[in-house]
Amino acid sequence: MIVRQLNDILATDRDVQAETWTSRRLLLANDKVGFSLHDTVMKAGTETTMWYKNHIEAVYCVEGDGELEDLVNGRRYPLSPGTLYVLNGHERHIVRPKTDVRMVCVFNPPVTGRETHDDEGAYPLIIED
Ligand SMILES: CC(=O)NCC[C@H](N)C(=O)O
Repeated sequence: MIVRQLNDILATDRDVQAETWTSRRLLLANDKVGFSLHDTVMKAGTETTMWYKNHIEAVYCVEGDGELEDLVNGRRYPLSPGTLYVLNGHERHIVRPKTDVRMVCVFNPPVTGRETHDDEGAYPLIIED
């Protein structure tokens, strides 16, 4: 069994800062559970374009307000506590938080550690044995 506290990973290697978000990586590939799980805060007033070509991501909003745009079809969705979206078609998309938006993010295959977005908004595919 793995038991962890968010407080114990703050300011460690599992606490990853990017310009528009902070990702606290509670579970990573080396935990060997088949997915990674992140407590992520997207910063108020920013815009992030993402395209997870190598991963499926599920995102569950637990705090804050914002907007999600699916760039495949131009549809926009409000983001508020209780909203789930899953990029099961590797959809290119934009998140626009109005306030800080806190999300629980799950990646399959799991993220390995310090990944941040490349120029296209993707993470590289790194498979660990
Ligand atoms: C919602 C979202 O994808 N934000 C970008 C950060 C990423 N999900 C992460 O926590 O690694």
